[in-house]
Amino acid sequence: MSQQLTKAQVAEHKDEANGIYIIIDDGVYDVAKFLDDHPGGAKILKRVAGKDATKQFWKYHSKQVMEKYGPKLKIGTLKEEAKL
Ligand code: HEM
Repeated sequence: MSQQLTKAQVAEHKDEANGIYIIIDDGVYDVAKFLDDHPGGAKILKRVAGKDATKQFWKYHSKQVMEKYGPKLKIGTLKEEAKL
């Protein structure tokens, strides 16, 4: 899927019913169905729900993790927004 989402739209998805969206780099990932499978635990993912977790992601994972799971969880990309 290649929908573009704004940060505000991502922020609206932070529970299992609506999806748990997380921004990593310019990708948007829905980890709602991955919560129970996450080796780092569900709690830590819920804490960054609706937010940009790029820094946290690259702190704990290698590129291989993104290559393996990224395509399955990616739901779109972050929309470029005008910066003031
Ligand atoms: C698309 C999102 C994510 C995926 C696919 C993912 C996947 C994984 C995988 C496969 C591991 C096992 C360790 C490894 O193989 O290197 C792991 C561990 C871990 N993840 Fe994630 N993760 C995601 C997001 C996050 C985020 C946003 C955080 C922090 C806010 C986080 C925190 C951790 C921690 C703390 C561990 C345990 C590291 C350890 O015990 O050494 N993860 N994750």
